Amino acid sequence: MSTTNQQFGEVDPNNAKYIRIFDTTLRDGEQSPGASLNNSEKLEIARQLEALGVDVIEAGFPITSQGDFDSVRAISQEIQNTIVAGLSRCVPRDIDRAGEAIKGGNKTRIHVFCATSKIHREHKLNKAFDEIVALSKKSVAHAREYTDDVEFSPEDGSRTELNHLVDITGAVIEAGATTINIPDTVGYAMPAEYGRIFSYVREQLPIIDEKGIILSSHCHNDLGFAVANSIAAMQGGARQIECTINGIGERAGNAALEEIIMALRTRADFYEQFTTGIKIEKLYPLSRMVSNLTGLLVQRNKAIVGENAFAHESGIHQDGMLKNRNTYEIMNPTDIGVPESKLVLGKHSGRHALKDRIEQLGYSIDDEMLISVYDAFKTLADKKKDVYDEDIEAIIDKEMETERQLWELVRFQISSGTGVISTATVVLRDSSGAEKMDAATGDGPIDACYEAIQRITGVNVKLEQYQTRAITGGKDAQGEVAVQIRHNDRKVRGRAFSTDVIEAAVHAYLSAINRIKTTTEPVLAEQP
Ligand SMILES: CC(=O)SCCNC(=O)CCNC(=O)[C@H](O)C(C)(C)COP(=O)(O)OP(=O)(O)OC[C@H]1O[C@@H](n2cnc3c(N)ncnc32)[C@H](O)[C@@H]1OP(=O)(O)O
Ligand SMILES: CC(C)C(=O)C(=O)O
Ligand SMILES: [Mg+2]
Repeated sequence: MSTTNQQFGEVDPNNAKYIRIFDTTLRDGEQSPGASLNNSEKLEIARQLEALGVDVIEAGFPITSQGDFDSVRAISQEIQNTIVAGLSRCVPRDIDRAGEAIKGGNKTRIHVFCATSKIHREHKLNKAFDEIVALSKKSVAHAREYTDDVEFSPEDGSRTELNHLVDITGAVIEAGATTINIPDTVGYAMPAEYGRIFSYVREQLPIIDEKGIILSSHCHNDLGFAVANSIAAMQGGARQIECTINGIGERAGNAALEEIIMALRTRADFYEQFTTGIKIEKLYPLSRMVSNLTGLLVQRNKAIVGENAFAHESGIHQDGMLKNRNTYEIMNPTDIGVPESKLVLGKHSGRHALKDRIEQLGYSIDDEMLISVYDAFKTLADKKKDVYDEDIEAIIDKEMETERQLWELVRFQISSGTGVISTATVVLRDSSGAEKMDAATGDGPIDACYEAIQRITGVNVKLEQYQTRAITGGKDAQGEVAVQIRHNDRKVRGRAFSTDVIEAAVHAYLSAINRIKTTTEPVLAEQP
């Protein structure tokens, strides 16, 4: 049956160019040191893999432990539309455990493997090639007693003599294998070389195409070629790709599913013939889930799903992004479920990005002020790794106030306590140097001060937000007060620090009032 996948057009597993995605996050991925998952975590990942649209979920290696057996069993019972596979050595008990684990599942597979390279034959298995062929045939036939869908992998296939690879492939097909996976177990192959293995085996064994046998790749990333090798395998004739979410797996990991998919999609002009059933908008959420559940952090600069994959700090790039995002982004982050691209402000940023952020924060400043804010921003960015929005607001506040401080606090006095009405007397100096004093009562000392300030300045505002926090510890802790006031239809913020929280509150309020009263006022946009 063919269905439509918005991202990839026609999804038709019978199409000769359809690439089956075999996800081994729960088996090879879980072999990453420190990545153990419990049964319910595996089941949840399996559900999400099915929703993602993978064709095969390798759910585990049932002989490994009772836990692995149980999770392969639970996944094969629950997952209905995706093939669930269990791994097995060429050992009768392994095959039986795998067979028992998948019993009763809707679509199931046993994946049998046996190493074939000279080094594995001689030093690990201590068996001659002929013995390995015989054992593999017997094991495939044994696995067929449990399911018609049996995959065979000549482990370390990419380092196996080509004639041996052809011989064992032919032999296990005869024994009943329906998928042949040729793994680059130790990430040794180069792309052209690996692709050639597939085309060679196919040329030598017409039975592959005659019987509709699927060739599969399984690449490790020891030299950083896992994704490139997987794509080379497709070009050589592979129609199943084994991979993992976030590229987790033994040592340097497996080919990263999200990278393969996005390479095929982004370069559809180059790889236009290949299709998959993956729903790419689920890639990022699943990447986060796998990282959280395995505890394996995704490196920041990892392709597609790393924190920096859609983040830009350099001024020239940020400028390009603001003018046209295609200048520096070849994919749209929202397509894969990443909320948005980020323009991160830091010491490499330029004026365009800073101005854009300032406007997003709701300010409109002229070019002259942008120059001084930019200078202050660069000085700060040289000292500080991350420059936050609050830092930028503080810089702008400072610039505004040094330029146009209309009202300055001279002194204030409050009288407050339990059961008494709070009163405040405030003295302010205006820009001509004249001092003005007034007094007011209020609902607490701060409210009384604010009332007195309104009377002196003649500005009527509504206090919408008042936040206070300690920014240092101890008896003499610095307190920060941030206020947001409304004046007619405008919202304005003010912020101040002091060891006296009432003084900080008065300064913050005054700073907001000063911003309203300035002629070229910094106006804050409506907040949602
Ligand atoms: C490339 C891959 O990713 S292969 C999968 C790797 N994954 C794992 O190993 C994880 C799960 N493994 C385990 O829990 C254990 O290793 C088990 C249960 C499979 C086996 O445990 P043990 O019986 O104690 O054996 P141990 O792991 O120490 O050694 C492996 C044995 O399997 C043999 N072996 C390895 N691969 C195969 C194979 N494909 N077919 C048959 N025998 C094999 C080895 O030669 C060795 O046999 P020996 O004891 O006669 O020397
Ligand atoms: C079990 C096999 C396919 C494997 O993981 C490998 O060879 O890397
Ligand atoms: Mg592997």
